[in-house]
Amino acid sequence: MKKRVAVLGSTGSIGNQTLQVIRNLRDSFELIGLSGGDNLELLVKQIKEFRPKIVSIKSESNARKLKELFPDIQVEYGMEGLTSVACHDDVDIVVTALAGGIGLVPTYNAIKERKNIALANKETLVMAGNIIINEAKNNNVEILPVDSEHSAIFQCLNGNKRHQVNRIILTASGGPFRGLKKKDLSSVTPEKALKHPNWNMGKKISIDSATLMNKGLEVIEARWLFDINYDKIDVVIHPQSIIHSMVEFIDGSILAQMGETDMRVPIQYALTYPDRVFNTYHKLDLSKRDVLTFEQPDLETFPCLSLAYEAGRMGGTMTAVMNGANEEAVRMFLENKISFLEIPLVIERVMGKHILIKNPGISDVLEAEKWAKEEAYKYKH
Ligand SMILES: NC(=O)C1=CN([C@@H]2O[C@H](COP(=O)(O)OP(=O)(O)OC[C@H]3O[C@@H](n4cnc5c(N)ncnc54)[C@H](OP(=O)(O)O)[C@@H]3O)[C@@H](O)[C@H]2O)C=CC1
Ligand SMILES: CC(=O)[C@@H](O)[C@H](O)COP(=O)(O)O
Ligand SMILES: [Mn+2]
Repeated sequence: MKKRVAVLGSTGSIGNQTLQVIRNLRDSFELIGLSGGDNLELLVKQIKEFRPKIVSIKSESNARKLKELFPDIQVEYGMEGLTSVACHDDVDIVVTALAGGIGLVPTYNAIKERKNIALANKETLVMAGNIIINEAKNNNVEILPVDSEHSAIFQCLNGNKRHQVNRIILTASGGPFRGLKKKDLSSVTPEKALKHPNWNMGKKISIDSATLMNKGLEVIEARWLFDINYDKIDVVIHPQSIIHSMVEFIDGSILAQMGETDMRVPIQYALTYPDRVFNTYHKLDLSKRDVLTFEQPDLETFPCLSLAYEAGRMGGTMTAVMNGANEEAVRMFLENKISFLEIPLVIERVMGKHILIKNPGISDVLEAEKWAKEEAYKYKH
């Protein structure tokens, strides 16, 4: 029987690559739902190719245009539209490929409707990891990692006993500014920050990689996905991004998962799990890779990683606050309103003002995120 898929954020980097995977495995998957933000043209192309049952787009005006073009397809818009796509009766698994905190609510609602989740939107777990994981357990829902590091860890853990894990080692490329110091970074432009050395990704995650916040978000994502303490999650810089992450066991053995920098591989694994399926994607040839290197992260130059550990250890609403402040700071940096070095300053200031709620519900989390964005905005206004 075909697995029935909805893709939230189908017009983005992960969304597009998900559709490539599905296109290559048409006998195994049926596409039920798609969603886009501002890119109406691409969404129209995707609808023509895949003929989904339901689509959603960000604005009501674009939804009206889609309704005219596709009268036989259910068209929705806004946050409710995202939830309708994720929760459609015919959907078995939802690929969450939205960028940022907007991914939380539709993912939470999909879990309540017992949809399995192929999770790319790490911000969901950063904001509300405890709530999401408990809700998934209560509803017997699988959360399958798409993020390359977490897919690697998931694969390394497979067949091993959790209590025999000593630590998780997340690899980080170091981003486009690896090796530089604060004095070199005061006037870097968004264009330079967007140039990731190894991966071609959306804007928000590309800036997060440049500040090392992406790795901070991934530390928190790993804490919840693998139910492991922050003390047992390490980060190592591996500039080649060939080893996607590692797990060290109590006997000192380290298992690593390797591959080319191609997100279609972890996307495919999340969708076909527990099976592995043949594909024609370019395979890693280690004889053509002369060096794999490792170094410690430079926390003085890139303090976002430490801020994420701090927020994670504080728990409660602090991670949602950190995430909201970061999202707003990244937006202001991309609009040339603040400098690259101000991104961690904004986040630190907002975290410092927050009054923590220790055991938040979903509405506390959303309120904390909203507050954090407003506080971050005040930094320059
Ligand atoms: N790209 C990658 O290789 C990786 C990404 N991830 C994670 O996956 C997630 C997606 O990243 P990525 O694909 O790079 O991001 P992109 O920016 O490329 O794509 C984001 C998607 O979300 C849609 N979107 C954005 N805002 C809204 C909104 N308000 N309402 C409805 N839709 C919206 C966009 O629509 P539109 O474009 O039409 O405006 C687009 O489809 C992130 O959480 C990221 O951290 C994790 C590992 C690797
Ligand atoms: C492809 C992927 O999973 C990204 O999260 C990637 O890892 C970002 O690279 P950094 O290691 O530079 O954050
Ligand atoms: Mn990653």
